[in-house]
Amino acid sequence: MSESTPHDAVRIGIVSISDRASSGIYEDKGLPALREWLGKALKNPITFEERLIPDEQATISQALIELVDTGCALVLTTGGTGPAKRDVTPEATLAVAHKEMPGFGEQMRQISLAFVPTAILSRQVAVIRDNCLIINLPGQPKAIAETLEGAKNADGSVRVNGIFAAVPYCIDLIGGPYLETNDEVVKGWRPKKK
Ligand SMILES: Nc1ncnc2c1ncn2[C@@H]1O[C@H](COP(=O)(O)OP(=O)(O)OP(=O)(O)O)[C@@H](O)[C@H]1O
Ligand SMILES: Nc1nc2c(c(=O)[nH]1)N[C@H]1C(S)=C(S)[C@@H](COP(=O)(O)O)O[C@H]1N2
Repeated sequence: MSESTPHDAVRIGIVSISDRASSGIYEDKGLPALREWLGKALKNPITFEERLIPDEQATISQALIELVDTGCALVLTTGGTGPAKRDVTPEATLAVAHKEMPGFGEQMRQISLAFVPTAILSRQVAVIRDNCLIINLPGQPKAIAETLEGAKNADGSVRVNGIFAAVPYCIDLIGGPYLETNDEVVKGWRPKKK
């Protein structure tokens, strides 16, 4: 680590999965929301690898494999986690998994209940493939900040922890770069060294 770059560089894959946004029927708001939130939450310099793709299982799995192979330490997807026929993001993600990380999905559904009663309709999963953590987020663009950051009280104190609090330490454990968060957005948590 040099003095001019005090934080590790990180490559992050962001994947927006939407039939309508990928075919131009509506403007994609997923990739901009992911870029914006990660840019303010992390102190690390980020290189984004972006994909805007339809809800096709093989296309999604292929995109995830490519992003892992290009050296992404983290891949976030948005969209396609619900119960509708075309929603296949969790299946595509599990198909490329080396390990499942069920705690992320469990916590995201808990967090989302603080925002919408339909939170339980998201089948979102998180997995490890090689040295990369892949996490599904729901497709509503506002769900990106909600699940990553959690819910705050009016005075700014944390009501429900966002899942991103656990991401830096998870990436430590799989041999990735040392991620540092801007604590006013989300506070990454690591156990004290013994
Ligand atoms: N990439 C996106 N950009 C903007 N809005 C989105 C995007 N993805 C989803 N949304 C919004 O969130 C809603 C729920 O997302 P979901 O992933 O279930 O999409 P969908 O209804 O299956 O349709 P599509 O795949 O064509 O976006 C959408 O109906 C749309 O209003
Ligand atoms: N935080 C948050 N989670 C949410 C939502 C939301 O608006 N905010 N929408 C819910 C709804 S309405 C659905 S159908 C599921 C699945 O959404 P997806 O198919 O867009 O991924 O996510 C749920 N989880």
